[in-house]
Amino acid sequence: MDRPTVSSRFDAVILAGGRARRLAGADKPASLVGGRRLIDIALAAVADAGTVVVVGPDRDLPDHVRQVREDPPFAGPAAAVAAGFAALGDLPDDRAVAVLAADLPFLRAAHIEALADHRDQERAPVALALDEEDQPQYLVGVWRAGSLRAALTGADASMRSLIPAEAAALALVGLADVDTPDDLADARRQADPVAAITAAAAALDPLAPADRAPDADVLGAVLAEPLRAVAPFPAFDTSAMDGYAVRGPAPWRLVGSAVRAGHDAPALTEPGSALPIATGAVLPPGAERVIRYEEVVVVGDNTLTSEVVGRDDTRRRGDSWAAGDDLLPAGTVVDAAAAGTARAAGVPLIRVRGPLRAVLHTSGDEVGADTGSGIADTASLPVTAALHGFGVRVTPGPHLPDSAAAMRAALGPDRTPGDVVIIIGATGRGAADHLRTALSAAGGRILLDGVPVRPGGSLLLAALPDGGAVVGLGGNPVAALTGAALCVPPVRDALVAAAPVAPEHLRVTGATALAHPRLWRAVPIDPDGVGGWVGRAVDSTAELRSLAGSRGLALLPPTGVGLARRLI
Ligand SMILES: Nc1nc2c(c(=O)[nH]1)N[C@H]1C(S)=C(S)[C@@H](COP(=O)(O)OP(=O)(O)OC[C@H]3O[C@@H](n4cnc5c(N)ncnc54)[C@H](O)[C@@H]3O)O[C@H]1N2
Ligand code: MOO
Repeated sequence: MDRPTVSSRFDAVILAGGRARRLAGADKPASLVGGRRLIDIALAAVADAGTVVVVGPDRDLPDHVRQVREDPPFAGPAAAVAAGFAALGDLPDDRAVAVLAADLPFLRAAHIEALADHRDQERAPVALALDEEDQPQYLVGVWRAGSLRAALTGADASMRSLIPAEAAALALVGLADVDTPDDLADARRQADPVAAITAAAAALDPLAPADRAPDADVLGAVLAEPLRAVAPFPAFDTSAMDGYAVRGPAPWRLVGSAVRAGHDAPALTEPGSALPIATGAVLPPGAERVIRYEEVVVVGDNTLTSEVVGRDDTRRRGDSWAAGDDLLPAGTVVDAAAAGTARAAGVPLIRVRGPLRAVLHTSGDEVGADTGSGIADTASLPVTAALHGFGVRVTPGPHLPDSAAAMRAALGPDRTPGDVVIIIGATGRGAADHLRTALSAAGGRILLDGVPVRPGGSLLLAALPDGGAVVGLGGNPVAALTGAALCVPPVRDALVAAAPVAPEHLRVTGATALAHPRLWRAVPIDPDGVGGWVGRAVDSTAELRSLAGSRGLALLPPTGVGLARRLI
């Protein structure tokens, strides 16, 4: 059962059996963060351990993990550590033992390595992690086995009573634990900000459906009902190739000139007769099939034969679909292919939501001002371009000076018509930022206020009482673009009731050097030529130079370990 311990540097005890009182008794180690159970995150962090013991109720865990339970259950963490340590067997005093709780959503193997190194350097009985408030985490540590054995003798139920005075401590960034429902929600937001935005956007009411012609104006909308064929496709038997329409077995005699697409065809009345036919032409009455040129031999002036048996290059009426067939499900994005399908199926009007109409405002007294303290508006252009890429129709709204009245007007009932109001700037809580007060005056409901992303985390999503949505974007141009790329697709999908699509992940070279230790970082990306991507550093979020010519925008996970998420 155990994996070889020869090369491993340490063994591990993971506590996974507490009562989780502050989580209303939920099975905390089984809680999902970023799609993984907390227990699996802990196990991944000790993937290099020799023996791994999990103390807690029996769970579905990999075979190499030994599962034990303290006796009696819930006797306290020290008893649980004792039970786990006993299950490791008779360890030499100098063996290292990691002791961890299964409630650390951002714990990684590198943290355990760092603790083990630190304990070695300090020659300490144990090295514990320090949290952001510089408090030692008793359940994130690497022990010397002999010291843990000694500490467990005569300890009471608390972990604290185990800790020797000479314990070493090491600050580990971003190692928050999960105790409360708020902690869990925070961790989930941090684990996947796009999922957090998607969850917030789910509170928006979908738009009312409308009937629209399947033309260019409707691209980017989403089917509110399945697309049902009015006409079969093809609508008539038609030639799929340039060749000959023939009747009866070979040889055939040519009896007329070519049948052209879009024109009526003369009938083939006699067996052994043929007509040249163009791709897309109606199969002549009396013709049985079409044979492409390549497979026909012309003998003399007007006699044909073919050595290919059974060839038929006719597309028969209704081969693709019959009238009344459902062709595409509700929730499908109306792209050019979907609109083309509607046209081919003779559907004059399709019932859709969207395309989403956004009203885009810039804000701030300095923006566009013709004075020494003014600054050019550089944010609205990249945001508009990104919105177009997301299939959103953009109407520029009036520029909003830093006044409460202007902000109220942008959100009030007489605002520029649109489904979503997007405001660049004023998401901060500065003296001139009136967005939150104006939202509250308009009866708006804030659904999301900030995500752990940089730049662009200063992001606000709200719902107005009449069903309109409001997106506030950080004013720095790179933040505005990133915020739009993060927030608008989920808002669009909620408002137009689009079918969910799997997230697009990327492998980005150099991510660890570019990444933030705790936050997700948005970076421009370029193809590396071998199927992956390279990230670019952003010099300043106040200007866009480092994005010029880049081929996309990706969100790197905290520390850069793991897949990046494509935003653009
Ligand atoms: N005390 C703090 N101050 C700020 C923080 C913070 O965390 N604590 N975050 C900074 C970051 S990062 C951003 S982004 C902004 C977000 O605040 P706002 O959304 O209120 O943005 P503004 O203050 O209106 O503008 C920020 C910056 O961007 C310039 N700007 C605004 N609009 C445009 C435009 N259309 N084109 C070009 N540049 C624009 C504006 O002049 C400001 O320099 O808050 C920071 N402060
Ligand atoms: O949202 Mo601010 O950059 O992080 O520019």
